[in-house]
Amino acid sequence: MSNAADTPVLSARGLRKEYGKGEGLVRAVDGVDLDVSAGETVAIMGPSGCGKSTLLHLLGGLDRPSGGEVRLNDRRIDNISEKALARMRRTDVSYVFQSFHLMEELTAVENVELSALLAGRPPRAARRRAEELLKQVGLAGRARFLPSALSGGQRQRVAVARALSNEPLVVLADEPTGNLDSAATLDVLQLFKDLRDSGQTLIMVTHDARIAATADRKFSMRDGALMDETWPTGGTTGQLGTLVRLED
Ligand SMILES: Nc1ncnc2c1ncn2[C@@H]1O[C@H](COP(=O)(O)OP(=O)(O)OP(=O)(O)O)[C@@H](O)[C@H]1O
Repeated sequence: MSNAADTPVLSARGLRKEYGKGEGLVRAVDGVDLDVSAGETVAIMGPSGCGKSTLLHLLGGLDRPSGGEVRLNDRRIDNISEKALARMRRTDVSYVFQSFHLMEELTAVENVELSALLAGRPPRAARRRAEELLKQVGLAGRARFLPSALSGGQRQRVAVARALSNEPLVVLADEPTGNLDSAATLDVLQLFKDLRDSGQTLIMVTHDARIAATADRKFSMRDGALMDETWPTGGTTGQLGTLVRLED
């Protein structure tokens, strides 16, 4: 599946994002070109403030660029209507954030099924998929727990299950282990290896070299520009549904 000749699932051309003006102008993303193929996992590393989160937001349609193009499955998403963008965010891309962003008043299984429901799945199918995904991330026994009753690592595993529940084209992860202790980091690290092996297209921003090492390709970012450090590689991809079970 990781084939440079494929039409990329996600691509960017001349992507720019500027904040402020005059002497206060910040070029957060400064002319990024990127092609990500189906099944590829990509890691972006770089110093604080170099533009990693801004780039991820532009790639996932959470923010609009100042210039350049973003294409998802060969369709421009940088200039589409707010309504089309909102639909695309519900169905085609998913996010895993450093601070989890779970709904605190919903149980683990409700958090996971919600994004499947928003993507248009019927309620029973959404619940079935949510339960299956929680099992795959090793949290079958915690499905009815509120996030406040889960550890940081367990919350992030719920967030990863949620990110998969709408079967997105691309998962975008922003510092997925940034808030975790080392034991929880190892659990989430295993989960990201499983994601890679399952053939899920994934772009992650991380300071953690161990997480970056799970990716097929690594980029480093400096002052808004992206440098490919590992091209070409042979990515390991497989079939969806092969997530290895973690212990509860
Ligand atoms: N809303 C905003 N308004 C003004 N400047 C911003 C805004 N968002 C980001 N920036 C600036 O853009 C640059 C890139 O920020 P970004 O958050 O993308 O960096 P980062 O590489 O993700 O940093 P970190 O690793 O610390 O999270 C920084 O100089 C930041 O101050």
